[in-house]
Amino acid sequence: MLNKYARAFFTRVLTPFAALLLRWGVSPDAVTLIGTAGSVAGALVFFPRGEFFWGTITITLFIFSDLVDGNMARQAGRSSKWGAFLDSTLDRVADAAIFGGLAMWYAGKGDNDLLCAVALFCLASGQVVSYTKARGESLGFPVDVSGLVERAERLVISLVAAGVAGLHEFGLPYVEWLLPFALWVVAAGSLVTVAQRMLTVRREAFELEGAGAGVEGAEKS
Ligand SMILES: CCCCCCCC/C=C\CCCCCCCC(=O)OC[C@H](COP(=O)(O)OP(=O)(O)OC[C@H]1O[C@@H](n2ccc(N)nc2=O)[C@H](O)[C@@H]1O)OC(=O)CCCCCCC/C=C\CCCCCCCC
Ligand SMILES: O=P([O-])([O-])O[C@@H]1[C@@H](O)[C@H](O)[C@@H](O)[C@H](O)[C@@H]1O
Ligand SMILES: [Mg+2]
Ligand SMILES: [Mg+2]
Repeated sequence: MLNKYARAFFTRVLTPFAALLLRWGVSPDAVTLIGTAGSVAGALVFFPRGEFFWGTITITLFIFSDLVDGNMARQAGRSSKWGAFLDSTLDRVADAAIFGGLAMWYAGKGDNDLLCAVALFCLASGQVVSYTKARGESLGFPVDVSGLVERAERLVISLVAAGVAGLHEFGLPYVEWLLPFALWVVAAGSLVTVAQRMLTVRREAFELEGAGAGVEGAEKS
């Protein structure tokens, strides 16, 4: 949903910044790499210590690189399959660090086995959501579905909740529950999304096979 409705807005806002980086000679790949490194560092330095506010601010500053890298590539006419591969692969790394960092907090000082498991479920299910699309497309199916909770939703729900819950460190009362609530929402939403995508690929596979197209060649990939 965000990918559909918010992307145009962020493209407009970020285009001048992306153009400036290109003028400075920065490459889209460098932005992808630095953005991932910053997001991973923010998640793994701050979240395991329960410093959700500063973790969220750091991650937010770097994670927008994921919108800037593609913008730069398109402006420069340098969109490439390598760039698409690098972008998607490093998205998985950043996501693992974010939910892994939250799981580390609950496994340690946060001392809550159930929420640790929910955070790990968010990590794993988010990766499976992405895999369903990547594998379906590699087999030649359109995978014509986004689903309930795409990456942008997973991140916005989790980061807004973590950032506001983090204000508890500064004395704001009644906000700590937001993070656990968001983790449950992301976990449930990701599960639904996996099911939506699997059912879509199943339908597309039956339609293609019914039409005699088959996927024999693609199965080897
Ligand atoms: C301190 C600052 C606070 C700021 C607060 C701001 C609040 C913001 C609120 C909401 C944010 C909403 C974000 C919406 C995202 C829009 C939807 C979207 O586009 O999602 C997908 C994208 C990027 O996807 P992708 O990487 O696939 O697209 P690209 O455009 O990059 O194109 C890919 C193609 O480009 C080519 N290519 C790429 C790279 C490369 N090296 N070479 C290439 O050739 C190639 O062809 C590729 O195929 O974005 C995301 O998924 C990121 C989502 C960002 C989510 C932001 C989360 C932050 C939200 C809230 C933080 C709140 C902090 C609250 C603090 C509380 C304090 C009280
Ligand atoms: O499938 P999903 O994880 O919700 O969202 C995906 C991103 O995580 C991936 O990195 C990107 O390349 C895809 O175009 C898609 O946006
Ligand atoms: Mg990107
Ligand atoms: Mg990306």
